[in-house]
Order: sequence, then structure tokens, then C-alpha cells
Amino acid sequence: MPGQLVYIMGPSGSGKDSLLQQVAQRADTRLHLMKRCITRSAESEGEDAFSLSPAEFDAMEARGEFAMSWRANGLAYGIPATLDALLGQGHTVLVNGSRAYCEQAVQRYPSLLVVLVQVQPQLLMQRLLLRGRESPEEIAQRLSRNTTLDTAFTQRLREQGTRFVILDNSSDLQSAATALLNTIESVTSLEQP
Ligand SMILES: Nc1ncnc2c1ncn2[C@@H]1O[C@H](COP(=O)(O)OP(=O)(O)O)[C@@H](O)[C@H]1O
Ligand SMILES: O=P(O)(O)OC[C@H]1O[C@H](OP(=O)(O)OP(=O)(O)O)[C@H](O)[C@@H]1O
Repeated sequence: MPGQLVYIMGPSGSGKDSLLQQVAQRADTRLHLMKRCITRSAESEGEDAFSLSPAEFDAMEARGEFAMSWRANGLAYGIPATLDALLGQGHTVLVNGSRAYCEQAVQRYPSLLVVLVQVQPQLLMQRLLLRGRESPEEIAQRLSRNTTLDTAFTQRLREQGTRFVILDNSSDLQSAATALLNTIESVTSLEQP
């Protein structure tokens, strides 16, 4: 496909959604941020997503309306199949992805750019509590995914030869967003039609 998929992943609270919003606001119209379908209440804080019931999600998935889909944190997440049309038209497309699903994403889109967002571990809990979307118990469950996921990925992605960068978001959001945009520009020319 002529376009470029940019798959952003990282621990809960690392700033994936904030970075994607920043970059999408700053970049030109050839850069698309995919709006996800999630079985999360529409009233939830934060990410602008399509809110679906589990039954609606399952029906869309069965009809092949997702380019990618996964389950985590008691929720189902889907990337609309319009992703493939956008990539086919040559767009650079940003996706908020899952570490656990990453290998399947690489299999389906071998030339994707994987960006692992990291922050100092002590900041994660603090930022998640401030975000206020989940209860402290739910936050603890989200953070418990990190131990198993982080180390295994880095190693495997490098061995596979996947395009992979680590982006630190421990400092201010603007600096991290600039670094992300520079990384994207280094692998794809946003100016070309
Ligand atoms: N660089 C940063 N400095 C301070 N707060 C941040 C920064 N990046 C993100 N945040 C805040 O941390 C919380 C988690 O960020 P979010 O983008 O929702 O992370 P994720 O999507 O990875 O879970 C949000 O409240 C967000 O406003
Ligand atoms: O396999 P993992 O890397 O742990 O990711 C699991 C899911 O968690 C995140 O979603 P969500 O927006 O619900 O959570 P977050 O904003 O707290 O990261 C991420 O975008 C994945 O959909």
C-alpha cells in the first residue's frame, strides 16, 4: 500500500491519545488519525471514539468492518476498515494500538512504523489518577499489563526487522509531540501527493 501506517502503543497513561491529538492538530491534511470503535461509554473522559455496545461491536467485526480489532481491559477495540482505503490513497494514518496486538498488526501491515511511548513508571499512576477515567482498581489492572508486555516486545520487534522507535513522554507534551512528528516525517514525506 502506498500510505504509511503509524502504530502508537505503550502503557496506559503514557500519553498515546494526547500525543496523537497534538500531532493530528499540527500536521497537514494528509495525516489522518483513525477514530476507534470502543465498547466504552460515550460519557467517558478523554479519547474521541465511537462508542458501541458489545453486541454492536461483535456485529461489525463479523461483517468485516474492522481492519484490526482486539480485546483488552475488559473492552473491545476496533479500527474501522476505512484504514485500508486511506492507506491505499497514500495517506499517513495514525492508530492508537495495543502492545498485545502488535505482532498481528505487523503481520497484516509489514511496513508499519511502530512507536512505543514510554514515561518514567512513577508518572504513570499519577497521570492516570489525574485523567480520572478509571477507578484506582481499574488503573492498577491496566498497569499490571506492563511487566509482561514491555520487555518481550522490544526484543521481538527488533529481531523481526520491524520499523520501531521508542518515544519518551516523561517531560512536556509539546516536546514529545514534536519528536513524534519528526519521527513520522523521517519515514514518510508528508508533502508528496
Ligand atoms: N507529557 C505530559 N505531561 C503531563 N501530562 C500528560 C503528558 N502526556 C499526557 N498527559 C496526561 O496524562 C494522562 C494520560 O494521557 P493519555 O493521553 O490519556 O494516555 P494514554 O492514551 O497512553 O493512556 C492524561 O490526563 C493526559 O492529559
Ligand atoms: O495491549 P496494551 O498495550 O495494554 O493496550 C490495550 C489497550 O489499552 C489501550 O486502550 P485504552 O485507550 O483503553 O487505554 P489507555 O488510554 O489507558 O492506554 C490501548 O490503546 C489498547 O487498546
